[in-house]
Amino acid sequence: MIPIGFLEFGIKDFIEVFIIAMVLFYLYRWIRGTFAIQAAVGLVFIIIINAVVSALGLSTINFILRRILDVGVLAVFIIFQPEIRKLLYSLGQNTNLDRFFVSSSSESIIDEVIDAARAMSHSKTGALIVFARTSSLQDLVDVGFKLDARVNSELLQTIFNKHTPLHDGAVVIRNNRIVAASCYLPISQNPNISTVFGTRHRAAVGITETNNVFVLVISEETGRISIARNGSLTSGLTIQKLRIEMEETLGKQKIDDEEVGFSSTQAEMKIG
Ligand SMILES: Nc1ncnc2c1ncn2[C@@H]1O[C@H](COP(=O)(O)OP(=O)(O)OP(=O)(O)O)[C@@H](O)[C@H]1O
Repeated sequence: MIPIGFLEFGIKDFIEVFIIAMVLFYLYRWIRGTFAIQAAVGLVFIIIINAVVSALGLSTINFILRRILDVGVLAVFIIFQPEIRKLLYSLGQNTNLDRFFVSSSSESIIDEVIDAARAMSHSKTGALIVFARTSSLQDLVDVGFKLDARVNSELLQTIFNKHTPLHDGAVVIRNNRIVAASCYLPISQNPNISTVFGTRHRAAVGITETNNVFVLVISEETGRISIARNGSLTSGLTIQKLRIEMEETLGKQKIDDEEVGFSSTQAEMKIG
């Protein structure tokens, strides 16, 4: 024990301070750049004002602020609900338990999707394909157009053809089947996503922020291929790079290095 003034500071105190500091640091990193940071500053501000008011003996203001802080815990859960969901999702994901549950996507599904991506990238057909890994995405599927179809390049190209009724929104692939089209995804509020990306790309990032999914996006404007996962977007992928990413993420280990195909002229860039 090291005496600090009238306090005894031991190894247990040091460990506690260290853990709390780490939690606060990661919490700050977590909410940095989001709306939650302003809300957190607001809460800290009320706590400081309350301490000052209490020290000055201003009992009425102190009473009002205390009532506000009394509901603070509930308010924190309501205000930070998206961040808490994200945090729990990330904790669960970091355990890597999902590798025991992910059924490995068959080689043919990746081939079909790659084939469709190559064609849609060339023809500048906008597409948004969500691979539900351990997330069921049932709420999205329920409000989309339900299907139960084999993953097939021609079918994907037909769905996203802008002259067909189902082209708007996202296709969901779950358990190696196309389970829905025209699904609406939550839009990411991440301020780090460049303004060159519109709602299709923001929706791709949005769904990965709270779900264990892999998303493929083809830009209608540029034909650019992007992927989103874990709340970040990687844009300007070549077909070869897309295959590597899909094989790494969706289960298959063997990488075919002889793949030839569309090579994006855009440099690959990562956002988020
Ligand atoms: N929340 C959403 N969920 C699913 N699909 C969406 C969502 N928002 C937009 N989209 C799809 O994106 C299309 C509009 O894309 P927009 O041009 O705004 O985005 P973008 O990121 O610039 O994509 P692009 O490069 O293809 O133009 C819509 O027609 C719709 O198909």
